[in-house]
Amino acid sequence: MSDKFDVIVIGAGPGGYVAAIRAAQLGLKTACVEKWVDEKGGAVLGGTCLNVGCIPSKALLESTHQFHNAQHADVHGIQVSGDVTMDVKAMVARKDKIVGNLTMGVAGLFKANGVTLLQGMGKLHGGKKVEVTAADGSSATYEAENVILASGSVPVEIPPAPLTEGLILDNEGALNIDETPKRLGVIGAGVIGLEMGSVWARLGTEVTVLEAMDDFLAAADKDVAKEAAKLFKKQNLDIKLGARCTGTEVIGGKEVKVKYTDANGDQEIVVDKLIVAVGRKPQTQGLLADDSGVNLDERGFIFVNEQCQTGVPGVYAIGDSVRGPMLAHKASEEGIMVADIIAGHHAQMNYDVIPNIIYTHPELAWVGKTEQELKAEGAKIKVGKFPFAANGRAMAANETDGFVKMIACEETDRVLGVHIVSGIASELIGQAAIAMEFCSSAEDLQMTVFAHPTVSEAIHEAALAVDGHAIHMANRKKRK
Ligand SMILES: NC(=O)c1ccc[n+]([C@@H]2O[C@H](COP(=O)([O-])OP(=O)(O)OC[C@H]3O[C@@H](n4cnc5c(N)ncnc54)[C@H](O)[C@@H]3O)[C@@H](O)[C@H]2O)c1
Repeated sequence: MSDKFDVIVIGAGPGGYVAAIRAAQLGLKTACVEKWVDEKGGAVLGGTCLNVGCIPSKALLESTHQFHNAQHADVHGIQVSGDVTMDVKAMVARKDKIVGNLTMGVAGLFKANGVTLLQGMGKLHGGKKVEVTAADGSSATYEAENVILASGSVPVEIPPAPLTEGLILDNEGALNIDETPKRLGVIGAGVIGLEMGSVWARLGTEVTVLEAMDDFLAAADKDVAKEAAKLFKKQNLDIKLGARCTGTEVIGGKEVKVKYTDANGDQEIVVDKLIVAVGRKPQTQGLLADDSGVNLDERGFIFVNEQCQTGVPGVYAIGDSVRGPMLAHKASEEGIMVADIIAGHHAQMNYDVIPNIIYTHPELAWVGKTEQELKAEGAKIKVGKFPFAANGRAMAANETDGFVKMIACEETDRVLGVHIVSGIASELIGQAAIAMEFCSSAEDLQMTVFAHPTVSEAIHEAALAVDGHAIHMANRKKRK
């Protein structure tokens, strides 16, 4: 194998593998370095997202949602004789099969596109040389015209709750719990905490979530956070705000005492499993040799500009290891942008229109700015909100919780943010993202024909409501 490439990508997660495929499609001789190996020594492709993140968590969320629906099928007149039961081991095995198929799929795509896979830990040296050290310690050095660093992130660990096999778990361990715990503790009411808490609450586990901040879902629009808090309470997710974990103690090797402080002083709970989900940090350990020339910022992220260029010409960084939201789709889009730039195309990414989704039920999704952010900026805005309780298709689907909230500029009518709580918010938000990418006004959406009966009509109605013209509800606003 020749040791010179046009592009070497370090990391085969959703940032790295997408960048490698795009670069190869554009005719560039491309290699992708991945250190993750399975128990047989085979390369594990797809990174956190495919293996221990987005995909496996969605498999568990889907299985437990189906279980919940089966338990409540009587709303449709369906009678289930006997108890509906869940075989947790079968659920976990199904999840593993989906993950296996997808990671094999990435290997197939590398082959089909002519991407060379280099197995081992990649380290960038000066002169765009990449040293790859295999699991057996052997190493080889390759040269590239361009290097894309896509090393991802790792979970933050906190001293009061050190990971303990089978008891105190990070996101990876949380995905492999193979029997329903009676009591589950979760530290952090963020994305992972809420998603994994939902999985087990649906199976009957008593779930307590400890959140250090006083505000619930501080990054979300306040209307979304308020609605979500109300609905999660009904789902037996006990979310304690202003509750900071101060220590843990494993009792008898089978349960965990979790100590925390809140407004009332020192507290404790005892749980069978504890999931720590307090955020992630960039993974850069061992990635950069002293002479690489690449700098980190004050928070440990690889320092890049808007086009993901580091300070070294021809060296780029993308995904969780650089500034911006830690989201797979953001990483993939950065990968495509960088591959295009390397191939000499004009490319840029719109960081203002990146959808955020929390896959609870209902799902919480938003794109653009919140009402609070816009007001803090002094923007003049108009807001339209439409509830699913007034949408016929949502009623037919027994999915009447939630709403669509649209925010537009008072002066230009441009849509600035869309916030959705819905059983299928993750799918609906794509419509808002497309509209915003094309700089849509609320009027553009008002004049668009939405099919009836669909849940999407709530987007149309929210756009109409921006000007007090919603049809299927009484408008609070004065019509112009
Ligand atoms: N659906 C998705 O898009 C998805 C799913 C999973 C993960 N992710 C990404 O993975 C990353 C990690 O997710 P996450 O849920 O771990 O992080 P997060 O940042 O979403 O939430 C962590 C929460 O933990 C709280 N916290 C921190 N220290 C605490 C302490 N000592 N005691 C109690 N609470 C504490 C924080 O205030 C915060 O609310 C996020 O960046 C997220 O975007 C995304």
